[in-house]
Amino acid sequence: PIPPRLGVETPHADELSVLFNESLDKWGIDIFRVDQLSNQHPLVTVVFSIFEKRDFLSKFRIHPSTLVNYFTGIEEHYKKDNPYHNAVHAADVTQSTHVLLNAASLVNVFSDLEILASIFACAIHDVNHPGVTNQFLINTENELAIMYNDMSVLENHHCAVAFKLLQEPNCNILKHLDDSQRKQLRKMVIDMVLATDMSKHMSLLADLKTMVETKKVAGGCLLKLDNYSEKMQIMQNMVHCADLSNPAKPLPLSTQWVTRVMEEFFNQGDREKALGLPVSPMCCRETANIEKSQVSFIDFIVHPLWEAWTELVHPDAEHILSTLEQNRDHYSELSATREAEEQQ
Ligand SMILES: COc1ccc(/C=N/OC[C@H](O)CN2C[C@@H](C)O[C@@H](C)C2)cc1OC1CCCC1
Ligand SMILES: [Mg+2]
Ligand SMILES: [Zn+2]
Repeated sequence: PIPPRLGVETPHADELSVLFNESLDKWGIDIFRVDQLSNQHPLVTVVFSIFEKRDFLSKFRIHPSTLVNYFTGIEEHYKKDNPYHNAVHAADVTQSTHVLLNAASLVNVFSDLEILASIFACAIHDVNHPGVTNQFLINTENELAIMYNDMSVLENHHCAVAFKLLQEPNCNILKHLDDSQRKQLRKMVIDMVLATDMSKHMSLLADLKTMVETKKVAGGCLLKLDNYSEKMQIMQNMVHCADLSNPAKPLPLSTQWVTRVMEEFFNQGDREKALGLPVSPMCCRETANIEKSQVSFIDFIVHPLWEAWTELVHPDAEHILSTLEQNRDHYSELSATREAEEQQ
């Protein structure tokens, strides 16, 4: 059976293909609308459309139904009742990276295999996420923390689940890659997914800034990447940028992500309270200051990262950085008004 156009059965196929024709390559596509129009299969349809647009089905000899089978399996392993870490987030990060890869200064930097690895890594990067943080799994001695010895517990799990699913019948999208390509792709995907562990953020960013500085000083073309490690640093930061891109999206999208992530954090806080554990930062629904938390998240984590990325791919990400700065000021003003109201 040939799979449906766009990879999913939906009564809104025409509307969805119009949306993709207009915005699949654009920063700020309404991914929540993609979720609705795709009959709640946002990941399958985003991956299918990106693979078609990049001609990956023929380049890597992937049968359409194998692609649909595998990413339907992946999508089913994203927990639907996670407010944040669900298949819509995976689709969002995947489509965001697809856009970042199209930056003029990144043209001809990555091979097809490296691009395939990046898109694949995004699609699977949070698969089977339990809706709680690494710290929670460690504190509760969850079987996953025992399995992975408290080291990047979630990120190791996401990788393992994704590669195990490849072995299901009619799911091996890598079947027609040669052994060397498959080994390279597996290593690149693991390197990128493990780098989405937030505890790696500071070192990842420090290395990116060093590379940008040394490349600039050398006067050479910023993106002449000499070896695997330099190229992988760029790919890791690209996926990490996409993973932390919510505050850099148009405000109507960004606010929906804030609501979702706070609900997930508050659910964790409720569970910590019930277990008599200390409640994690920003996870207490009684005391959290949502706008203030977003301002510090942007000031200390998201803006420094996007500033470095914007310099690396100058001038292709300027509009993203300015959206981030506008959104930051919006949350800051909101937080000030809320504080003033609370004073009265
Ligand atoms: C749209 O807003 C967000 C979008 C993504 C994320 C992703 N966070 O990292 C995922 C992991 O859970 C790691 N965190 C656990 C948390 C308890 O501590 C963090 C320092 C690390 C956070 C967002 O806002 C957050 C920060 C400020 C208000 C809530
Ligand atoms: Mg993650
Ligand atoms: Zn993520």
